[in-house]
Amino acid sequence: MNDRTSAPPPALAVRDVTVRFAGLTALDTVSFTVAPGSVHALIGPNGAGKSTCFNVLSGLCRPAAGRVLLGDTELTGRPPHRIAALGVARTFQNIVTTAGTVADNLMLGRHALSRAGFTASALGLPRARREQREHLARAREIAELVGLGAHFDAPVALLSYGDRKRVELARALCLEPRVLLLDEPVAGMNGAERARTAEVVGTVREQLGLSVVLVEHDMGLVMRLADEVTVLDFGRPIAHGTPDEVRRHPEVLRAYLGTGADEEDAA
Ligand SMILES: Nc1ncnc2c1ncn2[C@@H]1O[C@H](COP(=O)(O)OP(=O)(O)OP(=O)(O)O)[C@@H](O)[C@H]1O
Repeated sequence: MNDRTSAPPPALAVRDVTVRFAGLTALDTVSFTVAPGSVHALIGPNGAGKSTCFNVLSGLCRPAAGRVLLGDTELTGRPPHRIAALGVARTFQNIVTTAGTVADNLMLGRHALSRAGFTASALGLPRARREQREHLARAREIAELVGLGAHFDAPVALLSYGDRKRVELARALCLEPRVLLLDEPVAGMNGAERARTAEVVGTVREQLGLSVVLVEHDMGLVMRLADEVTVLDFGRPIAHGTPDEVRRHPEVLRAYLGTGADEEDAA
């Protein structure tokens, strides 16, 4: 069912990306590379341009200049569904749905991979039924991977906040991405839920061998999960490096002064 090869994902390269909103430069010639199979965190104070960068990577925002490449494949300017189909899936900061069961939400993620087509599915043709069964089985595996196996048939509205955020993660994984963009995966969670999600992200990365781009304000989580960190401030990259390197970087300390860059608030 997983159509992707088991080879490592291609590098995701952001090259000199600039985004302007009516005179405000939200991203100013930003470049960084997400190494195959790594967790790359994008951090910075409020308004630094992290969400804008995610929106460029996922196709919601077209840059005024610069390029985004997945291996040799140009992603710049492609619509979000094409970028998702090429292997870059994202989660959203705010939970997007409380409708349906966990299975329903995960099957929405599988829809993009469906080959049988709408008519064949609607007519219940054997090939379409078989494909549907295979998608459901894979969706269940993914639910189990993120710790939602026991809730597979439960309505999302009845789940805890942390579990609902993990439904969003599992939905993105159902696209079989090679690069997963996680937008504040632990926002609003309590300490136990944060620790659980950190563990799940580690498991997912290890077992599925994908690259992860993480935007997160929780520095404890970033320090724990990231292999590499890019720090943005006012739309400009001010530091790159390992978590240990960036936490001691004078520019980073200055940008975060008073906002607790050294906080280790994840469990
Ligand atoms: N659609 C838009 N129109 C105008 N300005 C925007 C738009 N989106 C973002 N901005 C501005 O661009 C800058 C970068 O915003 P962005 O949301 O990318 O920052 P961020 O680092 O994600 O912030 P936060 O941590 O608060 O989510 C900010 O000054 C913001 O006000």
